[in-house]
Amino acid sequence: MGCETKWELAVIDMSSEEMKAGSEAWISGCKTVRKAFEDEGGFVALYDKPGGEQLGDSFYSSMKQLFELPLESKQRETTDKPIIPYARGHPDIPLYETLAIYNPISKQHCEHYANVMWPQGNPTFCENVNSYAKQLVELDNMVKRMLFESFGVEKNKYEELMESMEYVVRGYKYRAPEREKGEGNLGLPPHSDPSFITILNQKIDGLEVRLKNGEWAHVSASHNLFFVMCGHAMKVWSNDRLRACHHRVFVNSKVDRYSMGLMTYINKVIEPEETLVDEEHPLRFKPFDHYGYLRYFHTPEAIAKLPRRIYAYCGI
Ligand SMILES: O=C(O)CCC(=O)C(=O)O
Ligand SMILES: [Fe+2]
Repeated sequence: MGCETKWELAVIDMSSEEMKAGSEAWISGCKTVRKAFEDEGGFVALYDKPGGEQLGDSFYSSMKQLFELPLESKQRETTDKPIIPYARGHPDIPLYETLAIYNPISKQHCEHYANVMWPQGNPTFCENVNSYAKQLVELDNMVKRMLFESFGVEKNKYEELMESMEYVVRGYKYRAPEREKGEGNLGLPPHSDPSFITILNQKIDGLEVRLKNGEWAHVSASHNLFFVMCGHAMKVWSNDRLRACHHRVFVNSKVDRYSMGLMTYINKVIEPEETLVDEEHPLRFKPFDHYGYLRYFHTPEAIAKLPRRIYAYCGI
């Protein structure tokens, strides 16, 4: 399934020594990030931090332990935020299972989550999730800063918006399809995310991204490769100048596929950035309540509006 296209997506070395704010590499990185978000809605970040491979391995071993818990545990309530905390068994996507941890950069929130799942607690789980999420949030913050800079938006506006950012880390498990029973290998159909930004990593490949020309590009799996993509909230912030990335997942392997995502949501009502509204780009969206949008996102009314949910929710 899929296509043979490789590396048609922009690849940016985000962990290189030269990638410091204001440097030549940074300035050229800002342009590449913006162009990638305008064209495909995302890019591949090479992010190779010391100890990163070990952090990734520990994170995935904790995720595996979490998915192995009984269904009754995984279905317990862990947050009152309108994120889907646990999902599996949808008839259209029988291979897919996901669990979400709200605010993983807080040790306290990780502990709360672990205590709900394991009444005796699980300090190793907390440490693994917390450390990995913190490293990814550094990458996330760099990308956001580069995007703001690429549009020449003032630093204080970036800082103000960053204060309202909330993070969710998601683990995914896709069981291998039962091919002998004729089961297909679609993990997740084409979609774009309701987040501000999503950063994905794959333990096993299967992620494909739709290019501007309509073809699908594979994204390779590695501990140091992260696919960074624009979600609906960033599309709104940019006044429709950036594209929410279309992506899908196949399970090509004979083993279960694990992947993870770090998503950001904005805990306040935002409006399109005023400097991105002009004669050529008239205002495209009304004030946008991100958590309100998440509540709306899976309603039958919203599903009926696919693939234009965001315009149905707050378009002008
Ligand atoms: O499993 C993956 O690699 C991607 C998951 C995804 O796109 C999503 O849940 O929105
Ligand atoms: Fe997605």
